[in-house]
Amino acid sequence: MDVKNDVVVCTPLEFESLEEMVASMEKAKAEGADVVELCMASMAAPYLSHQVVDQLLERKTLPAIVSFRLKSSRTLSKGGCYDTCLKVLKRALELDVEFVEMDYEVACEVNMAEYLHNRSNTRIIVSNYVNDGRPSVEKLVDIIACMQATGADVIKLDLCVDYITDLAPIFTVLTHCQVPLIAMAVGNSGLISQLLGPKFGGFLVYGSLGGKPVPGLPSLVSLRQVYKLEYTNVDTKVFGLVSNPVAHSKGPILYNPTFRHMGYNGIYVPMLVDDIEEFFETYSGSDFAGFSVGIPHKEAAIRCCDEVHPIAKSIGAVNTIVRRPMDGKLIGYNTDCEAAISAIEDALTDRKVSSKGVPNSTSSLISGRTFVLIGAGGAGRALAFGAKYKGARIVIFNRDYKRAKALADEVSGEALLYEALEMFRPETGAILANASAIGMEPNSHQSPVSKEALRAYDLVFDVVYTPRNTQLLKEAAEVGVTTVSGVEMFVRQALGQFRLFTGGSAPEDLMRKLVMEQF
Ligand SMILES: O=C1C[C@@](O)(C(=O)O)C[C@@H](O)[C@@H]1O
Repeated sequence: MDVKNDVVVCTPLEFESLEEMVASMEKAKAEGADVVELCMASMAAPYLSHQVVDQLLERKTLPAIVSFRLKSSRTLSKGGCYDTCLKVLKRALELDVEFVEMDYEVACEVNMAEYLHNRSNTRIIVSNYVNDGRPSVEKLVDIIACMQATGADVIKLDLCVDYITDLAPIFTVLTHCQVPLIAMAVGNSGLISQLLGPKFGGFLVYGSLGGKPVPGLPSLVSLRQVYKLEYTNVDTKVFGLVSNPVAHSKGPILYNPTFRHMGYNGIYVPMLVDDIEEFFETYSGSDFAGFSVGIPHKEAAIRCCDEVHPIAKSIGAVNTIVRRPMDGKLIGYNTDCEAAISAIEDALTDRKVSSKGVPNSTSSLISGRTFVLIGAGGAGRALAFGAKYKGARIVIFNRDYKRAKALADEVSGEALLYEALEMFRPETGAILANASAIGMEPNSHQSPVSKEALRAYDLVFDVVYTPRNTQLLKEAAEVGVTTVSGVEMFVRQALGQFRLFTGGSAPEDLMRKLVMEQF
């Protein structure tokens, strides 16, 4: 795990002027790029001259790829574009730049033998845009073979994927390809093509420059500071959060440094998943070792497991899935329930409130209280069953009343119409728990209930942890109600999850610190 691989991180620079290109090269270096791709087709027509290529390469501070993608030029006509492309690439070759990148169609038309003959150290990348949903392994192998026949030193596949499952053939091809291969999948579902690239043998990893996010590309800073791909190798176990949305999660900043701290060879990545069953059918290999399960998949994930822990089974939702090394079976757990309930109990204990009807010190401080729950999805189920087990009386509000009623029946509670939430006034000592996504970034100004209604509660808890201090919690604190943040639940569920993922202990102080630093 200490041995670093030689992963090369590249950032594509698309700017119109020479000045911007030069300034962004400096920025790329500062953010940790090893190589910059000078996307010449993005430059305005007046800059597409010999002189500008000369100046760019003279002033560069990192190894560079000079590329010219015919389709990217906004300023040149088709014919003019082709001629300019050849001129720019030839000049870059004469100047002995590290890499020249040309489209496959260009590589087929030019006299490649001449290009190859005239270069001294430059390596030639031939790239091809593949845009047909989910290409099969066979199709990709054929495309690569044709591209290789051009004499390319490096092959680059630019892919446009709709779903994370579309990436699976790319990983297979990366693993088996004999030529240096770059796979770049654009679009939000493409992210893991970069993050797992080095594990599967990709030649380059692309990252985006700060302030210029590109869908599907991790930022340079996250590659260097969070994922540290230089420590991944073929044996690295892949863990990830299966969720939609997924970008809000603090999982990557928590797990990746913790894996390294513990000397565990693992990487944790966001996995934007739409169809969870298809996801688990597709990523069924032993490399994919464990998963956090987020919204909206916690209930459906049960169906994907071969075995489910009894607590998760009774809750009817899992937030953790581990692939058992022995037989590859998927085992589901729920670490949300214990995390949320213990966070609420500890807050009540800290406040030294003796709740209504608490018989003695061994019983839970939740016992005997009314537990008002908003949301009847996966997280809501964990809270409902946890609170019920601790002896609370459960009242459930959910936009879809039928779901509220079904869950209420399972925990011998009561379901009320969502519209009644605002006017609902529980008896003294009640706990309000939001298990819906209301108030989550980017909708952080929203709250499920008004400040006025919050006065009726003794404690308010929110599963939403981005932002840490949700509108609901802010307003509860303003009217003097005790609050418990979803951050506390997030940390606790992750501690349980980390133990299940690694089979070892979880460094609580470090994990808390990593999460708290983010807020
Ligand atoms: O609900 C959550 C939060 C989470 O989805 C996240 O990282 O945001 C991770 C899940 O394990 C957990 O149950």
